[in-house]
Amino acid sequence: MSLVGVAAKRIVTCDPARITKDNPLGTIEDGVILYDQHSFSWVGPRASAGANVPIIDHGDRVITPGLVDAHTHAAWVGSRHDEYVMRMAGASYLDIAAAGGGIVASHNAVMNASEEEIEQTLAARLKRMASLGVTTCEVKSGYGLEPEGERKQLRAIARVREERDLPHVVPTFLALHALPKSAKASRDHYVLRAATTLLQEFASAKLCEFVDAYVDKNAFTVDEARLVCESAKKLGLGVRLHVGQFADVGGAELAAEVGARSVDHLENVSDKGIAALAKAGVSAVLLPTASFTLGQEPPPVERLRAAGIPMVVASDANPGTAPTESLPLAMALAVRLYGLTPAETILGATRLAAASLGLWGSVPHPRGAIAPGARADFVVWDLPHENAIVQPWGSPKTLLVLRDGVCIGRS
Ligand SMILES: N=CN[C@@H](CCC(=O)O)C(=O)O
Repeated sequence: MSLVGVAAKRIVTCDPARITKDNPLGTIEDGVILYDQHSFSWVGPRASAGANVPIIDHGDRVITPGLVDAHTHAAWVGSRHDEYVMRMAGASYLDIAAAGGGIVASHNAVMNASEEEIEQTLAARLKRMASLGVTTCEVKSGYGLEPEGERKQLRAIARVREERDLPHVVPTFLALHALPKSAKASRDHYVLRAATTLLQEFASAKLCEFVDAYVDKNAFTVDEARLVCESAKKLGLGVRLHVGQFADVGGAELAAEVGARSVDHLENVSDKGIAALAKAGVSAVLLPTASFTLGQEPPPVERLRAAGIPMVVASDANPGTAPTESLPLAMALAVRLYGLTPAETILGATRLAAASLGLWGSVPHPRGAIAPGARADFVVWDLPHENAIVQPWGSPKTLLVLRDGVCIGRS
C-alpha cells in the first residue's frame, strides 16, 4: 500500500507518548503525518519528514484524530418532536412516558419499520456524523425491546458495520432499556430471557461487542442488571451501563463490581460510587446534550476529575433526550455547561472514548490517536486551532474526514 502524507500548522496527536503538562494533547507544530489505506506510519515535525512521499499541505489548519462517539442510540427511526414541545410546556420525562412517548414511542417506530429501513436510516445518519468528524461510533439497540425488535435493530447495525465508507461501528445490545407492555406482568422472565437466551444468541451471531442496561429509578434495578452483566462477562462481551441519569440507585458500585468499561450519564452518583469507579478503572461517559435537553444539573465533574476517572464525552444521539447527531455539539456543551477544559473534551471524544470501547491499549491497530501503527482515522478541520472545535458552531467545519486512510466525509 502506498504512503501519502499531509501537513498542517497544528497536528493534535492525543498520543500519550507525546503528552506533557505543557502540551496536554501532544500537539506537533508544523507537523506531517504519513499514512496508507490502513494506518499511520510516521508522525512528526515537517523538518524531520523524508522527502520521497507526496505531501498535501493544509496550511494554517489543525488536524486531530477522528472523533469517537462512545454512546449513541443512532439506530432509531421516526421523530419525537411532539414530545419536545410537551417537554418545553413543562412535561417531565415520566409525564411523557405516561403519555406513550419516550422510549416506548421509538419502540413502536422500530417495530413498524423493516430491517432495511433501519439500516438505511442508520447509514444516512452515520454519513452525516462522518461529515461532523466522527470516524468511530458506538451504536446501541434498545428500542426493539421485544426479541424480534432487538434482533432487527442489531442485524441492521451489523449490515451498516460492513460499509467501509462510514464510521467504524461498535455494536451494543442494550438488553434492559424499558419494559414493553407485553412484559408488564412477567418482569422477571423478561430480564432472565435478556440475560440468557437473547444474550447468547446475539453473542454467538457476533451481533454485539458490548451489553448495556439502564440502571435507574423507574428503569431497572442493580440486581436485574447484574444478571445481564454476569452473563455478558461469561460470553466475553464488554459491559457499559446507563447509571444515575435521574437517581443514584447503586449503578456505579455495580459497574465497578462487574468490571464495566463505562458508566454513562452519571448526573447522580455518591462519593462511594466514585471511589469504586476509580478503583476499578471504569470510564465515565458524559452526555451533556441529554442533561441540557432535560434541564438537569451537570454530573460532579470536579469529583470525577479529582478521583482520576477518565472522562469521555459522547453525543447520546437519540430522538428524545438528545435529539442530535452532533458529537461536536456535545463537546461544546461539555466545555460550556460541564466545565471540562477544551483539552479534556478533545481527549474525551478521541482516545479516551476509544479506550472505553476497547479500541485503545493493547490491541493490534488502535484507534483514537495519531500515532505510528494506529488506524489512520483523522480529521482536517477548516479551523486554525483545536480550541475552535469546542465552540458552538452549529455547522460542520471539517475539510476532510478519513477512516482507515480513506475519505468518508467532508462538510
Ligand atoms: N436513559 C435512557 N436512554 C436514553 C434515552 C432514550 C430515549 O429517550 O429515547 C438516554 O441515554 O438518554
